[in-house]
Amino acid sequence: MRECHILTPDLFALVAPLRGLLDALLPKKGRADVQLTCVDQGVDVVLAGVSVAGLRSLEALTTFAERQKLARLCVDEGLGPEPRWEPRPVTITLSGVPVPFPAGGFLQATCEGEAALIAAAQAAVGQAGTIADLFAGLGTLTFGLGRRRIYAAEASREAIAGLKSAADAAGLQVFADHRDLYRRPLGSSELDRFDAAILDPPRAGAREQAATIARSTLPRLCYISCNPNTFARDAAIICEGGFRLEWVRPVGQFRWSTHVELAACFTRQSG
Ligand SMILES: C[S@@+](CC[C@H](N)C(=O)[O-])C[C@H]1O[C@@H](n2cnc3c(N)ncnc32)[C@H](O)[C@@H]1O
Repeated sequence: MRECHILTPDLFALVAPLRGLLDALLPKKGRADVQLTCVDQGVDVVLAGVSVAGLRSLEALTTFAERQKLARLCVDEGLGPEPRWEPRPVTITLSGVPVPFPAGGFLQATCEGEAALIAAAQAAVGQAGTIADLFAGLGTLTFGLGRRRIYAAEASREAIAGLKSAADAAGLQVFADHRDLYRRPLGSSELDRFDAAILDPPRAGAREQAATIARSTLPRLCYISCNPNTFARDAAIICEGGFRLEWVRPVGQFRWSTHVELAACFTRQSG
């Protein structure tokens, strides 16, 4: 890869140096996976499929991290990413709130896509004061909604712990819940307490959660999806429960690919 129109320049600048590092760490024709993320302190790197055995490899790794001024360098040798270099705690700032960033954590693919999705979520929930953010991740949408009462549910322990500590430090009214929404979706009586909900599931969608939303009295729903097929399946369940699909906004954040993200607004029909 000599040229890339998708990667940001800071990430692309690391491609050639990384090739040199991997030459030193891998056997001939070996392969590794590299994950790069732009964070507040610079670039966060996760290497998987390499084995860092012996002083030489360790020195190659730390020299690389220091020279490239990395924010963090983790190696995943099969048991999850382990930091080998992290001069300062790594954070990602979401709508002005610095959130501890776990290695390999989920973020929207681009800043522009993130901004478009936050704007859509704001438009869909309107003036709602008490909101459930379901599949909240590190809080991209939670923090994008400003100072409201928010219940945020997420299955990744590290992500929800980061969201909670960031919300507490910023003095926000956020209740963070470590919860598997496939096994334990919010029940309809739990949902009835909210003025609006946001649903932002993985590609598999949220069939179980859509079913309880359909049975609730929730007045407004924002559904963000990276898979139009599972979105269509869940939207049908939601509409059968008395919601109306007000609008759908496609967000093309996966540039030069056929993937498309979307944001949709549902409101419950009264009477
Ligand atoms: C598409 S991401 C959205 C995250 C966040 N809303 C954002 O915009 O950054 C989906 C999130 O669902 C979480 N997730 C996956 N399976 C889950 C489950 N069974 N219950 C709750 N959360 C889950 C993932 O960890 C991930 O953070």
